[in-house]
Amino acid sequence: MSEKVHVLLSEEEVEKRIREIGEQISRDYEGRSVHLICVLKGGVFFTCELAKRLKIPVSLDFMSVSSYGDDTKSSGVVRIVKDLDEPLEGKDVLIVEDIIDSGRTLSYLMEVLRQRGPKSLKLCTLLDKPERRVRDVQVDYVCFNIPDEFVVGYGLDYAQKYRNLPYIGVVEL
Ligand SMILES: O=P(O)(O)OC[C@H]1O[C@H](OP(=O)(O)OP(=O)(O)O)[C@H](O)[C@@H]1O
Ligand SMILES: Nc1nc2[nH]cnc2c(=O)[nH]1
Repeated sequence: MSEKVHVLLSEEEVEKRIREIGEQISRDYEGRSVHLICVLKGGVFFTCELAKRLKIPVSLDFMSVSSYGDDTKSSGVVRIVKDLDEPLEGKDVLIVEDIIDSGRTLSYLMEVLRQRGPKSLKLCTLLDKPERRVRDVQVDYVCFNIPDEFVVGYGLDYAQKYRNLPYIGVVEL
C-alpha cells in the first residue's frame, strides 16, 4: 500500500538552510576540527549534506540507535544497534540527527556519549518538534522547528520507506 505524502519543506529550502547552519558551525569551530557522529539511519542524508558545507577539518563516525522500529510511535526504549568505532576522549564532538521528537533518543545518547570524555559535546538536528518533548535535551543547532506531524524524507522513514525523498514530506495516514 502506498501513502500520500505532501511537501512540508522543499529540497531548495532544506539545502539552503543546511548551507546556513554549515556556515554557522564553521565559524563556531574555527581553528578546531569537529568529530561528527551520524545517528543512523535517519541522520545519514543530513550528515553528508552538512559535512560537505563545513570549512573546518571533519572526521566522521556512525552510531545506530532505535526506538521507533517500523512504527510512528516511539517504543520508549532506546537501543544501541551499532556503537561507534572510535573513542571520543579529547574530541570536539557534534552529534548529527535527523529529528528530535520526544527527546528520549537524544537525552539517552547525550548521556552515554558524555561519559566517554569528549572535550565538547554538541547536538545538531535537521528537524525539531519542541511541542512533543517529554525529556529535556539541549539542542545547539536546529535547521527547522516543525509542527507535530509525522514527517518523512531526507533520511526519515515510514516503515523503512521514503528515506530517499529529497524534501521533507508529511505522510497522510
Ligand atoms: O526524540 P525521539 O522521540 O526519541 O525521536 C527521535 C528519533 O527517532 C528517529 O529514529 P528511529 O528510532 O526512527 O530510527 P532510524 O533513524 O533508524 O529510522 C530519529 O532518527 C531519532 O533518532
Ligand atoms: N520518520 C519519522 N521518524 C520520527 N521519529 C520521531 N519523529 C519522527 C517523525 O516525525 N518521522
